[in-house]
Amino acid sequence: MLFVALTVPSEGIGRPGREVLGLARRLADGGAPGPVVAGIAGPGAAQAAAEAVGLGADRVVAVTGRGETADRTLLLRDLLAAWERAGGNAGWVLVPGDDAGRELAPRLAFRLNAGVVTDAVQVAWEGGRLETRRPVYGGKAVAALALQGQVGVIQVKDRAFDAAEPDPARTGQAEEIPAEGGSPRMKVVEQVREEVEGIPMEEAPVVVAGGRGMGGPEPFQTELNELARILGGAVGASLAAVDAGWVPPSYQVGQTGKSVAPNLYVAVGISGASQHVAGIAGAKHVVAINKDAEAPIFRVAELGLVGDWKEVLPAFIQAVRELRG
Ligand SMILES: Cc1cc2nc3c(=O)[nH]c(=O)nc-3n(C[C@H](O)[C@H](O)[C@H](O)COP(=O)(O)OP(=O)(O)OC[C@H]3O[C@@H](n4cnc5c(N)ncnc54)[C@H](O)[C@@H]3O)c2cc1C
Repeated sequence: MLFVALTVPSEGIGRPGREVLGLARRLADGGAPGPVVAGIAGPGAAQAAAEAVGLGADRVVAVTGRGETADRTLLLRDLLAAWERAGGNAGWVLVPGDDAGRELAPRLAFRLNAGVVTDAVQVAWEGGRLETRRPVYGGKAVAALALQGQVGVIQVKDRAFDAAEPDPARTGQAEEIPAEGGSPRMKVVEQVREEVEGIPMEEAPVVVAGGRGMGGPEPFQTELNELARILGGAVGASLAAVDAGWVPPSYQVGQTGKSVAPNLYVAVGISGASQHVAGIAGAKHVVAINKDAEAPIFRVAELGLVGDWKEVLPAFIQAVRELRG
């Protein structure tokens, strides 16, 4: 069994959930022992059951009636109940790379007495077992790990896998079981939503990011912003630019910032430290502008421009403007 452990808010299954459902479906279609069972907890569980079938689940166990709760211990309890209901004595538990998934994966592994791989960027069915890969040493190396035993937990890295597309023609079996017991030991006292102008960086098809080489906050407001605007994208930054106070922390891309997977990532004045590059593993195309021909960013860039951004970027922006009409 490939058991996809989801906690679903009232808005429905989000991108991280669709990514892990897509992965589970591809694994099952590629020979991994199925079925794909979605165990769903959270306030959106009942409504998400049909959605999960359309996204690739053969069977759904939705634990309903818990309502809104910030207490992940209760959600953990619900996911374990869904696992039991699904017959859970053997199989792989696949967990999304969102906040809840990152917290719940090791806790699920502990409760199931299973091994756990976190931040998996590759999962494949090979030689009768699930082979996984995850970045280690801040993205400087990749570890290959295979889980031993009857049960294993794999939490996937956010944006490392293609999200499942809904197929209304898919059929599957869905059942609901009531959430049992427990009173919340945590409550949300305040929620602060970040205000974003334009497209959020994580959703943008193009990210134009600047680093320490920009030399100050102004180019983020002018050149980088303008290039992002023409390309229909968003502006990002390295930690060095954030630490310098040139842009807010929400702009940070990398290991301790955001992971992005745009079609195009333009890195300007960014050296390409492994911790930065860890956040753009999912980018389809990388273009780098840097005055140092030896900068490590050129190792990951498909197209590299060696030069001072002050000379290169205005011409680059002009050329893009002309191409875009
Ligand atoms: C635990 C840990 C976590 C980290 N997490 C992150 C993270 O999430 N994200 C992140 O970004 N970093 C992270 N870092 C920091 C990371 O190691 C680097 O220090 C940082 O990414 C460097 O930022 P930078 O490339 O902007 O600056 P630098 O490394 O200083 O590079 C600046 C680049 O700009 C070029 N340049 C200078 N002037 C110009 C010019 N006029 N025109 C063109 N190019 C020019 C230079 O040649 C140089 O390559 C982390 C570090 C640690 C230890």
